[in-house]
Amino acid sequence: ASPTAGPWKVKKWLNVGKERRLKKAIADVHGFAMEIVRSRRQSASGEENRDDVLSRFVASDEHGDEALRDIVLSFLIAGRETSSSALTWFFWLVSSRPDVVARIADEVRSVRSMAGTRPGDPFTFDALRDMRYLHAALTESMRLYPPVPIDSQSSAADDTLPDGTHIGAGWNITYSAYAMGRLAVIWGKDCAEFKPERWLGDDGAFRPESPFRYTVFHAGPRTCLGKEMAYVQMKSIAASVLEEFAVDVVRKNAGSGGVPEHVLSVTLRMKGGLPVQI
Ligand code: HEM
Repeated sequence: ASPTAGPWKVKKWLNVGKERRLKKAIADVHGFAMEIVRSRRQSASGEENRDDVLSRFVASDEHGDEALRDIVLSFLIAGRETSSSALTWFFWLVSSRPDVVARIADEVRSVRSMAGTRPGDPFTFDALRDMRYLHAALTESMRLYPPVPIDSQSSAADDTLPDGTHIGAGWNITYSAYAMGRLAVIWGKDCAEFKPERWLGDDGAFRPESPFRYTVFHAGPRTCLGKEMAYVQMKSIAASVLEEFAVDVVRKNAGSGGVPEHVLSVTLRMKGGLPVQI
């Protein structure tokens, strides 16, 4: 319901209809997150020594239960659908690019042999850092299919953008990472092509782009706090899967122009998910 036009206030006051359902939904979500916090507190006070982000927050002893609950929620909301959206589109894109899959598998093999680990072993941070082609392929895939395709902010005070555009206090500003990722003025004539190489220098090193041009993780003071963690997760998963399995997309050309139908929510999802055969 529109927050500006009416009857919701009455419903909220009477606790009926959608407002009642919203209240219940918020309580369910809070309860779910609070359960996670309680179980970590228990493990922290017991023998069990868990080394995860939440356990570290608990151990720091600087946050009450409600603050921890909200940290859990922001990590789940900000970190889960985003990385999974990115991986879905990545696996779909590479399913028609055996050359890219082969290069990733080669890179993972060479990183394994340098580190002296075997398929199935976890990757160290150093090993993941050395996967520069995979880093480029994921970055390129998110350029075309950004997990947060549209993002909005509101201006706390009057402001002027670098190009002179006036922004008034309280205005809502929306930008589209999806549209920006497909602009020829930023990426060149081949902007519609999936080309991991565009991110690599002649020496094979990853060449980052300004976050104000590549806006997938937002830019400026409110930029994504989980970006590095997201790459660690996505690279571990993509590398582990592609080093050991062949992934066949079942309905490769479903949707218009051979591209799966987009589902737009806060994140960019794929209609029906991505059925694959392993
Ligand atoms: C591919 C994966 C990800 C993408 C594309 C992504 C993208 C974004 C974007 C666009 C924003 C700005 C949203 C806004 O305007 O408020 C954001 C904020 C944020 N992200 Fe991520 N994110 C990803 C993964 C993660 C992960 C794994 C975590 C944490 C575990 C995380 C934590 C956060 C947090 C805490 C913020 C809020 C920062 C602030 O407002 O100061 N993100 N992310």
